Amino acid sequence: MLIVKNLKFSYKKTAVLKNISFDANQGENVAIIGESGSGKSTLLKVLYGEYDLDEGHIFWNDNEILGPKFNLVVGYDFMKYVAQEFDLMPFITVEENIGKFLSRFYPEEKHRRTQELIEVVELTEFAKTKVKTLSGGQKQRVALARALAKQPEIILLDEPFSHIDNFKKQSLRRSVFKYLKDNHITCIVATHDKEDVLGYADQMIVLNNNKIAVKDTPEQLYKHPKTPLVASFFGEFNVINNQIYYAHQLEVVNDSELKMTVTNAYYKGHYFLIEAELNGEHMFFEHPKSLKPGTEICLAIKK
Ligand SMILES: Nc1ncnc2c1ncn2[C@@H]1O[C@H](COP(=O)(O)OP(=O)(O)OP(=O)(O)O)[C@@H](O)[C@H]1O
Repeated sequence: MLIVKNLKFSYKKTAVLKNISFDANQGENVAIIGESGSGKSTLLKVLYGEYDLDEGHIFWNDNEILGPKFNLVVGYDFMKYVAQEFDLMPFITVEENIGKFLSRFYPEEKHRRTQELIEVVELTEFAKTKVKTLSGGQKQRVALARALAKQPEIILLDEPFSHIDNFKKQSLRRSVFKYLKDNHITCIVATHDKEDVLGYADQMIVLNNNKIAVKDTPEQLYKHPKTPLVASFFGEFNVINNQIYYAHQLEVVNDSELKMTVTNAYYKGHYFLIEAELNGEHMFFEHPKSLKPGTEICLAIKK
């Protein structure tokens, strides 16, 4: 179990992280979200033991995670960290990179394990390719597989699918998160992408102003977003009478007090996102058809 108690950290004088406390059970998936600069990457690095804390403690079971003041070599065997920049060995192949840290004394096991991980990150056809010739997204997948090679108990992932194209992203995400769950590996993932969270995370932590703004299951935070920051992570939203409503919760009706003028319509596949205006205030709602700018409409909250 990961226990983070009252963590405070600053690079220089001002704190980047304050009062951070949370737990994660073995096998749990915890998503860290927040705006750019809110401290997500810093939190992962601090959890990894890359920096010394100003205050607080981090434990993985009975081990306290300590920074460079206390450890000559950063990191622990039970924990792996996949950064946004991945430092791979460019002149050897994908499978050699992944197998690099596996024991040479058990060649069959090493081969089996390497192949298994290559399949998890869907790189089978590139197994014999030198890493230097791979695309950014392919390198990111090698870095993920390499971090999993020695079966960590906990893995810290910083934007793990940010370089992966949309064609691959969905299946890769399912494959990696399923592998982590099946193997009871605790996963702390920093992300901007709600698709990395919904359907996978057991807990979601929202960082804002150097602190944890909220912490709950993705379902609770999606259904009851208490702040615009949380709602904006999930999609377009509106604030009506101090309540937050997503675009799909509004509909066009024949008559209502919410009379607006359409300003834009955006094609979204199975619906259009319509932007409408009233006295300079903009609202967004989903509609099955496009609406012409200038169309007068009445909106209501769906029952
Ligand atoms: N090595 C560093 N030295 C000093 N300040 C830093 C360093 N790294 C990050 N910061 C600052 O710490 C704050 C948090 O940065 P961090 O990279 O953790 O944010 P983030 O939420 O991961 O952002 P992003 O989503 O853009 O990756 C920012 O204000 C950043 O400028």
